[in-house]
Amino acid sequence: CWCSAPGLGFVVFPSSAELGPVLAHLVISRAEKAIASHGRFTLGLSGGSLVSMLSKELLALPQPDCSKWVIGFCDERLVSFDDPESTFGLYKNQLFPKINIPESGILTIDSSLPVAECAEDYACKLKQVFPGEEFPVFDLLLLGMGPDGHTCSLFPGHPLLEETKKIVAPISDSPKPPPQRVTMTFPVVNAARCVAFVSTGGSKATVLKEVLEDGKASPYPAARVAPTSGELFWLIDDPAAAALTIQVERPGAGAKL
Ligand SMILES: O=C1O[C@H](COP(=O)(O)O)[C@@H](O)[C@H](O)[C@H]1O
Repeated sequence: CWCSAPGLGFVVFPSSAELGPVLAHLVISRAEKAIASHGRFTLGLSGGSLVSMLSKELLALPQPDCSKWVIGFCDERLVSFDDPESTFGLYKNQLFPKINIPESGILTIDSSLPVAECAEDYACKLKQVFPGEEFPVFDLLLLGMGPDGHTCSLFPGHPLLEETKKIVAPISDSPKPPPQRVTMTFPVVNAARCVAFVSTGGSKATVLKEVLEDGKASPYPAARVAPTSGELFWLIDDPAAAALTIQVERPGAGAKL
């Protein structure tokens, strides 16, 4: 591994074209590791720009055996699955039917429920899949960060940032549409064995500098992601990294995490 600090990496690529394959290899390598150690791979997906990049890059690799994969959503918008804002809907169009993951391995929200019940129902689904764990421990969570520093559906200044008990929370006043969503909380995010942020594009540059260089002193939700005992990677492209002054890794072609 070319990372200087084991388990923590700020990794910068010229563009999404170089970042994408490394992301896909990270997913496959953590899947192999998880299945070898405890018989299944639990993966939490985010929406936004991640969907098309991850779908394209995973499908470009030799087909993994996904029969032991369990996929959840780090956050989800409360809209029907055929709405273009539905994160599950997007993965259903772009990825899921093309990999051999059983339908029972995909943990979706019930979008017909009111938002508070939807969050409870989704929390119950997670608890069934992670019995006996106070907070589910995912093998890998893939996160995005908005230009306002939000991650999952945890927005700057929102009371949900302080949630310590629930594993999934409802939000009905999301500043980014659609307003009704459900989201994993920080205790779940920070319990994961590995968290990887994917952050691309110049609109993220200013906030990314504050998140990575000021850490917890920064007001941005993304800065609160610090897995208790897991790995944390930031996969960034050059436009997003433009303002950074900290030391970053710039891997060559074919690098793997
Ligand atoms: O609304 C959302 O935004 C974030 C960030 O999306 P991006 O397009 O700026 O990468 C995403 O991670 C989250 O899942 C989504 O609901």
